[in-house]
Amino acid sequence: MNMQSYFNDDTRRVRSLRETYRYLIRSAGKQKPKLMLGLTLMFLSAALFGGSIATLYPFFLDLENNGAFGPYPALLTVLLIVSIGLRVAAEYYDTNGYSQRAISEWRERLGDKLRRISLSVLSGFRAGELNAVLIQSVNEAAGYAFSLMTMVIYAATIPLATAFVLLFFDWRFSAVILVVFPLIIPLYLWRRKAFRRGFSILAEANEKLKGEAVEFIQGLDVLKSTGQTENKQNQFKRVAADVAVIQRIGTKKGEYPNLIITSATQFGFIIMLIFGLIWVQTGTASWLILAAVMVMIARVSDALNFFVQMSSLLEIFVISCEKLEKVMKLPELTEKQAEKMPDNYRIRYQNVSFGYHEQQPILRHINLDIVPNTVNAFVGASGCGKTTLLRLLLRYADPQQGSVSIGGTDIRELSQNQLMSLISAVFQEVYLFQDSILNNIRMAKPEATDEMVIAAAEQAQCHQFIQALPQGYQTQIADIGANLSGGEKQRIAIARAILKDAPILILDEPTAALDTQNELAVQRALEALVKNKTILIIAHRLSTIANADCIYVIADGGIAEQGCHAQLITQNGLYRTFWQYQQEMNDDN
Ligand SMILES: Nc1ncnc2c1ncn2[C@@H]1O[C@H](COP(=O)(O)OP(=O)(O)OP(=O)(O)O)[C@@H](O)[C@H]1O
Repeated sequence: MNMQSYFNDDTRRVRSLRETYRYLIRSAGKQKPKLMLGLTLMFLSAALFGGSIATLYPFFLDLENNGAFGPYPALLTVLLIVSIGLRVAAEYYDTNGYSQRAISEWRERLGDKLRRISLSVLSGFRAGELNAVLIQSVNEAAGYAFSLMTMVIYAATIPLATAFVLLFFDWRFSAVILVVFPLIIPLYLWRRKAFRRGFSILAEANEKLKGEAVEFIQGLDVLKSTGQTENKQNQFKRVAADVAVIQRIGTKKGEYPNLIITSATQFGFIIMLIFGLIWVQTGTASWLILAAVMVMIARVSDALNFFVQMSSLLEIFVISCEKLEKVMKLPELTEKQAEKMPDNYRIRYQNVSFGYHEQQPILRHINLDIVPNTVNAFVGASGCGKTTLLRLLLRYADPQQGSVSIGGTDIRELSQNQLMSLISAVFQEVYLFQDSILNNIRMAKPEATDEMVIAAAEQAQCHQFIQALPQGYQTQIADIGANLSGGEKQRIAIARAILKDAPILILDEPTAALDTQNELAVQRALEALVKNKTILIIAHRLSTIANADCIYVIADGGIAEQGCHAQLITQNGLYRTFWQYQQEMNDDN
């Protein structure tokens, strides 16, 4: 929990406007052509709006000189209607769900990416960090892009278009707009820096708060039993109070620059008024014209003020895009597609060395030769690397040295699907998806019929307890998830493995956390599963693997001993010590 966030470095650098623009375009992904079309329509709408308000000048001039409305009210109305029409058309990007499509494409891309990242890389992330990227960052990046660009286009185009059209009638007013209003650009850039810093600090504090919250909730049982609830609660309160303080300071700090920039636009308004009054005084402009120009300036200021108020969203957007970019740049496991699948299931580890962090090897120079259709058990002290060793076969990560092969094919030559079709795994922790029980089992073999799923559940000793649930196999995990016992979840995992019927089976302490009754049921389920398969099993209780064809004792990153129970017990080694220790424990009980 004290790990540094993967994303925190480099989060305080303000991105240039060009980089920000590139993020905006990239965040639309495949929807980019639609986004560009929407933005072009928005630009035309803003230009026509700016132009239409500029026609107030000749309209008022006509009124003053000729005492008649002339053609300008009609022109103004037409331009306004077309501008509104274009804006409505441009909004199709959001209303037709293109930003939603961009969001879901990003999630797909990230999901695909995460699938290809090794576990050793993923373990560098803090709890909940990737979750936040998939949900919040994607929403902010792909969901905000169109609205943000619309805001920028309006703020830039309306003043320019107004000044441009005004140029044809009175260059002096046009010049004041072009000189005074761009002055907010340096102010805005100064404010961006403050915002960027503020948001980064807030994001870090929020992440810490999330981490504390997850730890507090997940660890509530332990905290209660150790009487530490109050301590942890106080720690949680302290972090929450820090976030509140940062938020308060951030709001306050953001308010001042906001006020200054908003005042700058008001200031522009006053400068225009002063110049206008001078020109009225000197007889080079009339009151009516001044009134028309002030109406225009009010509209121009509105667009700029809106931009100033909302531009902090641009920083949130950039921070989210940076997170997406970082995840997309993570190194991937190479993925190939073998032309021919292995025709036997002999598993070989050749000179395998691996560590989650390269400088801390967990396994060193491991050599294993596992004969098909045999039961192979892995034992050793907690943390010696048993799970890691078997995870290498699932390609949770690639070894830094050496190779793992099945039937003579290096597993790096197989695609993920090819490899997974050869292996089933049952771990101590069983994850059930928010779906029906039926589909939770079927996911092991999506094409399986209901009857096949039920047959697998029967063999896995699940059928009885599933039928007793309110909607039987259609019961949703969301409705009963917490009510399933560890043993019941294990049996669902075994049903999955039975249904999948892969030739290689990994069992990582499937009965370790179960009571005797559940253990017996799971043992019976396992008996149905293990026939005619190559089994790799991790077990703490040696009595459960005494019949294995080969037992490997892992210690100090290597295979310290190997052989069947009878052979190992005659050696005066680690296995014999473990065995005697467990026998004594059993006798004491
Ligand atoms: N995802 C990970 N990232 C970093 N280190 C890890 C990761 N998973 C395990 N480790 C570390 O690698 C070492 C070996 O862990 P592993 O789970 O393989 O041991 P084990 O023998 O299966 O332990 P146990 O019997 O307690 O389950 C431990 O020191 C563990 O802390």
